[in-house]
Amino acid sequence: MEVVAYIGLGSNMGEKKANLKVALELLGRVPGVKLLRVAPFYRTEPVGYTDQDWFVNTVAEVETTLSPRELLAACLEVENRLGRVRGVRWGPRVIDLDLLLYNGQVIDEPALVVPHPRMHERAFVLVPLADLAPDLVIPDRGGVRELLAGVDRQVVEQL
Ligand SMILES: Nc1ncnc2c1ncn2[C@@H]1O[C@H](COP(=O)(O)OP(=O)(O)OP(=O)(O)O)[C@@H](O)[C@H]1O
Ligand SMILES: Nc1nc2c(c(=O)[nH]1)N=C(CO)CN2
Repeated sequence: MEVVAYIGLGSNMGEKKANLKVALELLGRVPGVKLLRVAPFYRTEPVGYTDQDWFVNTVAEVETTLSPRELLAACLEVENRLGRVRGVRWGPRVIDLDLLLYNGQVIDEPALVVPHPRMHERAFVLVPLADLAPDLVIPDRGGVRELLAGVDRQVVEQL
């Protein structure tokens, strides 16, 4: 069965925009994943651990025949290919791919939580997601547009 999923991408090390472009290119080449649309890129203030460089973030809409776990594994594979090394939690990264939404499903497993547990409070996710799907409802959280209206002020500037 083909389903639509949303993947959040972020980079705050090196050539940030180029990192996102390479990650999107690799993601689109994964068998069973078709890139449908990509939101504009945004320059965003770091959230969580704030003593780090600003990020570039975007969101991709994909159609996939992969299961949620397979799609997450594909995201982690793309991170590895871009040379991501895990350090400080919420700290600097060459690339980060988060599985935000998978066909409106709710998944609560040790290694996979969908909708992504922090997406609804992150302007760097909600702003690009709203570009693609303003009317989308995040299961158990609410509509993208409404969530965005209530989110804390975080600087998110379109590039
Ligand atoms: N929806 C999801 N998307 C991506 N990773 C997830 C998801 N749910 C659970 N995980 C798990 O979380 C791990 C990713 O942690 P990671 O280091 O990328 O977190 P982070 O990006 O620092 O923080 P955050 O999760 O707040 O964005 C993955 O190894 C994966 O198993
Ligand atoms: N602006 C911004 N801040 C973050 C980001 C991110 O992608 N963008 N990712 C984090 C960990 O997932 C923590 N903080």
